[in-house]
Amino acid sequence: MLGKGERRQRALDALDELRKALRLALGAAAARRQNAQTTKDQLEFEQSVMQLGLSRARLDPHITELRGRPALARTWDKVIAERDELYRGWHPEGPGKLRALVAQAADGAAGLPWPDWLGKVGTDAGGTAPELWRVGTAVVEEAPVHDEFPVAVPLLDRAHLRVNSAQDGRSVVDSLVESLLLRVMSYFRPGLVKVHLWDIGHLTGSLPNLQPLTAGGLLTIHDPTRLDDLLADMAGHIRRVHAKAMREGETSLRSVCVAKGERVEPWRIVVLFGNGERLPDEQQRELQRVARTGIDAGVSLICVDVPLSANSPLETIVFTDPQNATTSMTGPGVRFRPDDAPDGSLASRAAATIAQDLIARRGKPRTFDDLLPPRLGTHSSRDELRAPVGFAEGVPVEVVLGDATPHALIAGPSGSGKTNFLYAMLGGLAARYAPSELELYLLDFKEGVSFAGLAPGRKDPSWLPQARLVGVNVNTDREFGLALLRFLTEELARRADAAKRQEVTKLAELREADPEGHWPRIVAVIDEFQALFGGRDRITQQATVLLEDVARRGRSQGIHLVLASQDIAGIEAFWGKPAVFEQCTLRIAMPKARRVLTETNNAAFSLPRWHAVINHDSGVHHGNQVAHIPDASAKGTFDRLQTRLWETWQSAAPKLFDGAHQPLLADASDFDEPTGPLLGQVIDVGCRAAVMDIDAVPGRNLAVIGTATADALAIMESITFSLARRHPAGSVDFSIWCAVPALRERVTRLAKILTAIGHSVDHRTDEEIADLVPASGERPRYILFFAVDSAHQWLERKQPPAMRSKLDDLRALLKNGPANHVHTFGWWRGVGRMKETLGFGGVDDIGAWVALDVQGAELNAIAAGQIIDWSPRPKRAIFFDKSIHSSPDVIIPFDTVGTE
Ligand SMILES: Nc1ncnc2c1ncn2[C@@H]1O[C@H](COP(=O)(O)OP(=O)(O)OP(=O)(O)O)[C@@H](O)[C@H]1O
Repeated sequence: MLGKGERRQRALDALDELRKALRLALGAAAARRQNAQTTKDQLEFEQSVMQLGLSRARLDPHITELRGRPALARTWDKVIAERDELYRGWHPEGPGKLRALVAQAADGAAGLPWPDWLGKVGTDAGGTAPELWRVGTAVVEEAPVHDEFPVAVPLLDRAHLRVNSAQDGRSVVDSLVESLLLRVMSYFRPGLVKVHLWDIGHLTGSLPNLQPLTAGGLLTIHDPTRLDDLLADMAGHIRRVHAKAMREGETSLRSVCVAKGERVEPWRIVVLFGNGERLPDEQQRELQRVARTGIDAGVSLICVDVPLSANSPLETIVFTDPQNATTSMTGPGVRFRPDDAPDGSLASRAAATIAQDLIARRGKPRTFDDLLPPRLGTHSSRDELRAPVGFAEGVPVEVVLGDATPHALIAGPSGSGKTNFLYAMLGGLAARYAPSELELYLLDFKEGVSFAGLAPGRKDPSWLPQARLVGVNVNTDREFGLALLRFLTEELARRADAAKRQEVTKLAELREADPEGHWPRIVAVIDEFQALFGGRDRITQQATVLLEDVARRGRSQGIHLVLASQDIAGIEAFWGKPAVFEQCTLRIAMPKARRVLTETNNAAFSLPRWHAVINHDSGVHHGNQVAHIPDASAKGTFDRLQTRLWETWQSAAPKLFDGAHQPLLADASDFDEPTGPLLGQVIDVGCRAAVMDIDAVPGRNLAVIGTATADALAIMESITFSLARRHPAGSVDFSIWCAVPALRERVTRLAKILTAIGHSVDHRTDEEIADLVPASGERPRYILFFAVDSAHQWLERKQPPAMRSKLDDLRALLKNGPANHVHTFGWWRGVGRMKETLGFGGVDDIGAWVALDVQGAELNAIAAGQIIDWSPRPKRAIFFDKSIHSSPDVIIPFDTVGTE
């Protein structure tokens, strides 16, 4: 067996020999020129003969006339004699050598006559492609002995082909192209070669016998008016293939495939039928670019009557009449005839057989499980995150979050499959990257619980190990989105600091410099993120600034945003400040998505159901990859993967924030060992409780303000239960005062619980309340004073002789108590009523407050000069502690049921 290199060399040598012989024969006149300086006529004559070629010169009337002159007749005879001499030297060996060469370089369907292979399905895996593909036969014109030899052209991975038809000779060219394509398609296992067909004159009708190939996606027919799109698709494809080859450490797709022994990415043959005229400038440039870069990416062009210059390997076949042509393979003076093509019905049946084989072998449609790797969690996120999300004709289509595409924007109308897409993507990523490589923060502003299953639930105790935070039903709690962004900017700062210390700039370098550190990539998914910008308020303002910051700096620190929305167009905040939009270079368009791709890129409109356009080039056309997204929401898909992952990796459960439910006090982690009174859960990434500081310093009293009784009671009870838990029974005293009959039952129950625990309780429901307690005692005392304003009737009574009211005593208690560990937690049903109780200057003794259904403007007076921006909403409150806050925290009162 000859080595591939050797075989190729022999092929080249034999071709060279043929070319040399012909050149010499035809160029004999040139050789004679030096010796024939004597007559200018002879020189010109020889030149003319050389330019025309012998056979044409013989028919040329002017040459014939010149040959009548004796001097030139001698020159003519000499040219013929020299040519004959040289040809005789080549003839006995040459044709035979060429036959052997073609037999070797074009094996099987690449070179044999069609009856030997047509209708059979190829089996070659495509590690390498034949060097040559037979197209016809040739004879040397004017040769003394007419010896035919086969002509074959290089194509896949080697060259492009240009064919120029003769007038009225299109059908011959069509047959030639059709036969060539059939050879290629029949050589390999179906699916390894894809043909794109564009005909300037027709939408359908060209190469009719190959139409059955469209069924398997092996042939794509392009709109005659959309050559731009086809060229852009190819340019995008070439770029992606180059990037893929580079990742494998190779320079061309061919070397990747040779190394693997199989074709990892189908060849593309782009067949363009033109009308002989140059394409418009822009298209011509794009075509030349595809020609220049395509070969290494497995893209070959067959240009029929489309001018194309040779800036890359290019062979030509130029028809001089409908049957005869010259070719760049054989040079001038050699007449080429295309092989006879098979009968149309045979060709079309063969095409159908190839397509059916592919369809049969693809088997069932690809599913969610096909997105998963054979082994879980083996990938490193050092340089990027990469996972398939769908399939294009059975071939996986990936998304990449990395330096070039740090963030993603996903758009599609309701029901178009955005959430499903997110699940497909999260599944692909979670199956590849272990929790030490990837952390997920998932937020859904939609009403509903789309991500809830990723956190442990009542029905399914499993969770997604990579998930750190799951936020559902956040539609009314925009602060939670803000909190997530704030958390991400803090993490950014932490990473930037660490990078600075290590004197590096990127996550990949940081991981190298600090191999022991925990530096996973973070992906924050925000579904319906436009809700963040849902008002002309402080939250929108802050969200815009934070989102911009994360988008800009996240790239180098491995923090990636995945933003999904029904309507990108509607996000006003974007249009003034395009930074976020521009940083999202990965664009995903679901069917009928608007604005997410560039304005001239309409791919989303014609997208079938359950498909998406995946575009890593900011939405420009050449970045389009259309993929079918498998169902990742049905039972047995993502949920099953989650269980597997959960069983594989030990990881803490993600925090779950569910805006539709009040968190249970008993479940709050801060309730295990309270450090002070718990007021509610802060709307924050940590899902921590708001805990008030109760040092023995002045002002450490708390006011709960508002008429929302259930919420007020919940807060007062949370305070009581957490304090009761904080201190051993008997080490503190409680005062539980409530003068409102309607609340008596509930408050009495609270007192009873405290007593049952073993605490001493001073429980009062009537005018005894006015007797108050001393501002200091043996043990710390917590006074829970419900509806203070309702006790005013008794507090305001003035006592003779000093005529001092109990209200004055209460003010003194608030003023002096805290320094002696006597703290009051009072509930007032309005700001005005509270001020009445406190009197002039008394507000200072209330160091912290929780406001319920009270407008922000009313609270400014008690907020140490801060402007409070708060519109009340059910089951939410704000907590402001003058000693620590510059703006209040939004909190959710705990559900205290079952706490006892
Ligand atoms: N690729 C798919 N294959 C099969 N079914 C799908 C696919 N994508 C989505 N579906 C189904 O379509 C329905 C809507 O999908 P999904 O919830 O993902 O849409 P959406 O764009 O997020 O809509 P919305 O914004 O209204 O929630 C779901 O019932 C889902 O199971």
